[in-house]
Parts: sequence; C-alpha cells; structure tokens
Amino acid sequence: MAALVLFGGGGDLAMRMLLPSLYFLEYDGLLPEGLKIIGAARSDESRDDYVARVRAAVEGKARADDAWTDEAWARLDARLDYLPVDATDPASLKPLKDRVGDGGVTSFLAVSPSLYGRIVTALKAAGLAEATDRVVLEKPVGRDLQSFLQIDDAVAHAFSEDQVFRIDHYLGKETVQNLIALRFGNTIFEPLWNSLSIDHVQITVGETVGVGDRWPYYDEYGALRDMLQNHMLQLLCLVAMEPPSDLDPDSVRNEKVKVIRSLRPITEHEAERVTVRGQYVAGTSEGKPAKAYSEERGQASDTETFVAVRVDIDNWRWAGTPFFLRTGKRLAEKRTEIVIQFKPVPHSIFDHGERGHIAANRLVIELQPEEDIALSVMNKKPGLDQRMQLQPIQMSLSWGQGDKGAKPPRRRIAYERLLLDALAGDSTLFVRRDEAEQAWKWVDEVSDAWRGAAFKPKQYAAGTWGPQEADLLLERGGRAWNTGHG
Ligand SMILES: NC(=O)C1=CN([C@@H]2O[C@H](COP(=O)(O)OP(=O)(O)OC[C@H]3O[C@@H](n4cnc5c(N)ncnc54)[C@H](OP(=O)(O)O)[C@@H]3O)[C@@H](O)[C@H]2O)C=CC1
Ligand SMILES: O=C1O[C@H](COP(=O)(O)O)[C@@H](O)[C@H](O)[C@H]1O
Repeated sequence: MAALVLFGGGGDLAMRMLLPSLYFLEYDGLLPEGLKIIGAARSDESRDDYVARVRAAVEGKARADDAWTDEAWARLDARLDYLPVDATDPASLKPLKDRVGDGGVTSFLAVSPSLYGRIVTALKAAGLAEATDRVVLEKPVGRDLQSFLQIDDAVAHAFSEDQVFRIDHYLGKETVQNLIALRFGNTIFEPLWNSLSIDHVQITVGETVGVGDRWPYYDEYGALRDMLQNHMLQLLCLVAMEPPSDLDPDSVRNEKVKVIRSLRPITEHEAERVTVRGQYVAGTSEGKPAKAYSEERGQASDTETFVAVRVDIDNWRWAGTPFFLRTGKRLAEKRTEIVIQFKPVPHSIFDHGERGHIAANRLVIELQPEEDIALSVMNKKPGLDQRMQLQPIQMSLSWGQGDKGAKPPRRRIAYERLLLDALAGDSTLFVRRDEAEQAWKWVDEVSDAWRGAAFKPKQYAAGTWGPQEADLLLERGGRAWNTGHG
C-alpha cells in the first residue's frame, strides 16, 4: 500500500483518533515502509500548518502515555502531506491521484456519511478505485436500511466487497478481541455457553457525556441508530455466534450474520414490554450540574438518548436466554461491560439462610473504564464455623496481570488495530455488507414499532442509569442489571 488518504483529515475524528493512532503505530515501528499519509479536505491549508496541527493533536496524547520520541515524530512527519480537495469532485481529486501514483491507495472517509455515495463515485472516476485500492467507511453508513442500501450500492459500484472496510471501532478494542480468545481458545466455556447454563446476558454501554455540540447529527439518529445498530449488535454477535471454522474474515462474519438473522423482530404490540426509550433531563453528572437534552438542542425533541431492549435470539443455542442491551448518554458511569449470568445451582446443600446464600456464577467482560474479564465463583469462607459459610470471589482473567511487576502493555486506541488491518487488507474485524444490512433491517423494525405504538422517550435525570422502566425490563423476570464492578 503506497498511501493512506484521510478524507476529512483535519476533522474531529482524524485529529482525536486516527492521527494519534498512526503516531502510536509509527512509534512501535508497525507502519508499512514507504507509506505516505495524506490529509485531504476542502480547507486551503498549507502542509506546514496541517502538520503543526497534527503534532499538537498527537504530542499531548503520546506524552501522557510515555510514548513520545522526537525520532518517531520525525518519521511520521516525513510521511505526512496535505492536499486541499473536494472529494466529491473527480477533477479536484486529479492532483491527489498524481501525487500517490499507482502503488495502491487506502481512502479513509472521515467525513459526513451523507457524502459517501458521491465520494466513492468520484474516487472511481479519478482512478482511485483500482484493484489495488481500498476504501474505509466510518459508521454510520446510512440512517436506515433504505439509505444504507443507496450508499452501499454506490460503494459496490466502485469497489468490490473485499476492498471495502466498514469500521465499527468496538471491534478494535482489545477486550472485544479477547472475548474471541476466551470463547475459542479455551475448552471450558463452550459446553456451558448456551441456554442450558446461561440465564441471560447483559450488555451495557454507559456514557456520562451529554450530546452537546453533536446534536445536529445525534438528533437525527438517537441511541438506537448511533450505538445499538452497530457497536452493541456487534458485541451481541461475538457473544452469541457459533464457533467459526477458522479466523478467516468470511468464516467469522458468516457466523455473525446468522445471529443477526435470528434476532426476533420487535413488533408494535411488543414494543412497550421489551424496549425502553429515554431522554435525559437536567441532573447532576460527575458532580456537576448537567443540562437537559432539550436545552442543549434548544427545543423539544423526541429523539432517545437512552435505549434498553430485551433481545431474543431464535435459535437452538439461545432459545429461552434473553439478551438485555442498554446504552445512553448522561448515565451514572462511563462503563461498558458484557455480563454472562449463569443459572443458579439446581439445589443448594448450604441452605441455612443468608449465610448460606449461593450467588449464581457470573462472567463479567469489562471493556471500559478498565479492561478485564472476571469470573465470580463461590468459595468457602476460611474458618471453623460448624456450618460452612460461603463467599463470592472474583477470579480476574485480566491480560495485563500476567507478569508480576511488569509494566502492563499500553492501552491502545481501537483504531490502531483497525488501521493496521485495513492497510494489510484483513477484513476480519470489519463489518460485511450483509451484516450491516441485516442489522439495519432489525433496527428499522424496532423504529417502526416505536412509531406505530407512538412510543415517546421516558425522562431520566442526568447522572442516573436511565428511566426506571429499564430496571423493570429485567425485574419482570426476577433479574437485575449488574451494579457491582466485577
Ligand atoms: N468524531 C467522532 O468521535 C466520531 C466520528 N464518526 C464519524 O466519522 C466521520 C467524521 O466525523 P467528524 O470527524 O466528527 O466530522 P468533522 O465535521 O469534524 O470533520 C469532517 C471533515 O470532513 C471534511 N470535508 C467535508 N466535506 C468534504 C469534502 N467534500 N471533501 C473533502 N473533505 C471534506 C471537513 O473539512 P473541510 O471543511 O475543510 O472540507 C472536515 O475536516 C463521520 O462519518 C462521523 O459520523 C464516528 C464515530 C465517532
Ligand atoms: O460511535 C460512537 O461511539 C462513541 C462511544 O465510543 P467509546 O469508544 O468511547 O465507547 C459514542 O460516544 C458516539 O456517540 C458514537 O457515535
């Protein structure tokens, strides 16, 4: 690959995530030799000004991680360039094509998704969609199935599927990949990984931030389309999928798509029982007063900033084991976790009141703020009590704690893994067209059900875990959201 072109290379995503990731890859000596990195946007900015902005964006992050060296920066600086282009206009792309030559270009579209269709068409016309070229698309691709198909048809007209890399940055997170290792690198979990042993699964992505300046985008999408359609369904797929026969991109994605196709549709009639929509009102977030969403937006809105759903997967492995998903802005904590709640023992031999209580085993896969996998098991309390007393203990399977005293590995930005894979042409951790299509189909059904049932968001105070209906969603089945850490 001769060049990586960041369309929208001066924007928020590029400056906060992509360019720092590229610096860290450079620091670790992982970028392909000779790769040029070109920022491309409409602003008439000089190379020097652009590079100075990149340095300002990268240096603080790298120093905070104790990973800044002048040598690594000099190597990245030597690769960097900037070209003012309107990516929707083939004529404007001509100088870029001349600059990168024929050695293969990866075009990363860090621009508004509304431009994707026109940009890929222009890339093809400008000779930047040849067999050796690739395109990386940020989420969200589309706002519903119809708009997704419209954009993706244009993409398919310019690039073949193996040249297309649809990013879901959650798939680049270390613990998400560790989930694959846990499930398929060990024998002990697989026999238990089904509805015979697992009572239910919870997936929580809690954020403390509000929508803030992003509301023009967010108000059109809401939590269902911004988070559930992509990140949360991807996590669900990795928990629920059958073992793929190998780690080939298509083997893994074939299994994921089967899961999405097995999601039980949510009907208008069911919407109230199995889904919760919420929107934050004023409250206290991380010790500070927080405005209501409608105040941030400047007027009332029916967009949900919180969603919780009971998802049933209609297949042999998961029949009878619900998956509960919840995500929202301005929640009580920034916490992302997957909880595998095992069934209780069928009969307790320690049944002497509270002291003999047996908590069912629980596997907690924490992605944020810490990265850890912890299994809770019951254990005997040490001592000579006549009646044996039990206590739950947490067994941490954390990857960082292997060598005692050794510095844990630097926590990588998810985009590091994904950029490296896109440059190498490995699409295992990217979303295939049919996966995105099926996910939009299911999400459209949820959205239609909400519309049909005139289902408005319930209010919740900023700094809480969402509307109380989200608790009821589990309480109805005698369950509760995980509140412990681990
Ligand atoms: N920011 C984030 O945290 C996240 C962003 N995303 C996605 O990433 C993408 C980019 O988001 P974000 O960085 O926030 O957006 P920004 O608005 O900050 O940046 C967009 C960039 O696109 C450039 N641009 C606009 N039109 C054109 C054009 N015709 N040709 C070339 N460049 C153009 C703009 O520069 P100029 O005006 O100079 O052309 C600007 O640099 C979106 O798809 C978003 O949904 C996804 C997840 C998180
Ligand atoms: O894609 C998105 O993800 C972020 C949350 O990402 P995380 O890695 O910090 O968990 C979310 O804030 C944003 O709304 C959404 O577009």
